[in-house]
Amino acid sequence: MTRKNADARGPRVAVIGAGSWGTTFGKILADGGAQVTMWARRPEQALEIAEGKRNTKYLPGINLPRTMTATHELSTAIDGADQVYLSVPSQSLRENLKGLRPLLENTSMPIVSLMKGVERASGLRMSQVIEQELACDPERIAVASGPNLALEIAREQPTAAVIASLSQETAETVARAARNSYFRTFVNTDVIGTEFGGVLKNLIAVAIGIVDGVGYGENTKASIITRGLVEMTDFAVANGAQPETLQGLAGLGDLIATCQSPLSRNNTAGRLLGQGYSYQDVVKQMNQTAEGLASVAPILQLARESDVHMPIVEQVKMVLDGKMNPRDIAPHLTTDDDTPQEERTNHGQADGGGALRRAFQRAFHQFRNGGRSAAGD
Ligand SMILES: NC(=O)C1=CN([C@@H]2O[C@H](COP(=O)(O)OP(=O)(O)OC[C@H]3O[C@@H](n4cnc5c(N)ncnc54)[C@H](OP(=O)(O)O)[C@@H]3O)[C@@H](O)[C@H]2O)C=CC1
Ligand SMILES: O=C(CO)COP(=O)(O)O
Repeated sequence: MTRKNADARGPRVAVIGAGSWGTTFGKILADGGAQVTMWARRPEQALEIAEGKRNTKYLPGINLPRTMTATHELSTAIDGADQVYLSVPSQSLRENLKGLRPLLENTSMPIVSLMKGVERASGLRMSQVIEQELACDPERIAVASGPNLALEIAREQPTAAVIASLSQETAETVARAARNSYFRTFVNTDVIGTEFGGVLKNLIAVAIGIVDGVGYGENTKASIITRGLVEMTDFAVANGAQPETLQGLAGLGDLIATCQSPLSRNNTAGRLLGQGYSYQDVVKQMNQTAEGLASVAPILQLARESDVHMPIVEQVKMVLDGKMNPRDIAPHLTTDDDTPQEERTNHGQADGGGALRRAFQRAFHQFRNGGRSAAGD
């Protein structure tokens, strides 16, 4: 069911996953001149995109570019592609990569993750799962992140994002394809920070949803967002990120967008929890992917392993487990310690450089272990 991308002149790209973000990213690429083929797992959805230029389930009211085409066959999507973008729910990435592996063998094209989750069973970031399953050069892998609520971008509202890759060249190649008049991409080489920014802001957005659902106001939310950014930065740096990445689009930028918007599925899931629905009820009610729900447990496991305190995320977990009344989430914003704490916002300085020191220690141990770390980097 492939149609010709007659008017497009740019690179040929395959986008795997035709939900709200995959389809929106396909539109970004097509509007930037790329020849886009979407892969949807349901034939009827591929047909609707290819023939009707619509994706009514995920992007109601949006007309897709006429150059965009779609298929439900992976081999057709990948055939002739110069770049491939992955946008399936994080927990399904590994199984999807098994189908892609033979099609990507003997190619050198960039592989781009659009996803914002970690694998529940392993705690691995999506770029790590890609590297493992495809056994490919990590310099081919890029990740895209930032304040990118799909429906706003599909409506062509001006937005910025960041593309990260260990290879500056790969990041720039992808950024050149993924930009147009309403979508601006920056580049960096901090894959860890860029990915963790996207994962961690989801968890803080669930917390914000919870306090919204309970009915608390702006002070509570601003407090959680501010302390949440410190928590995100501590965690990400302890796991190998550059602190400045968390101050950028993939950290603070995405945190603001996701915590503020009713379009956010993580925020929505939190709101339902705050209104008293159980975790099981929330999962039943969500008909789109809320990555934060599956990421809480593996992130807390990694936090324990890297000696990072995440009181807000801990509380989200307790609400999810039915062990904390959502109304109690706010008074425990930092810790139960009675001793007043210094407010520390600049990472690793006011605490005597504790987290930074731990990061150096880990780097030292990694060096001694021949480059291996617990997180598999
Ligand atoms: N939406 C957004 O604003 C943004 C989302 N992201 C990230 O993008 C990723 C994808 O999310 P998003 O597009 O929003 O999710 P959606 O819920 O909108 O869509 C999910 C898509 O994945 C498909 N799918 C579900 N299960 C599987 C599976 N087992 N194998 C293959 N395909 C499957 C669905 O197909 P079907 O319809 O057949 O069920 C659907 O096409 C997530 O990691 C998310 O965090 C990042 C930035 C912005
Ligand atoms: O990542 C997003 C915005 O940048 C989308 O957030 P949600 O997955 O919560 O909808």
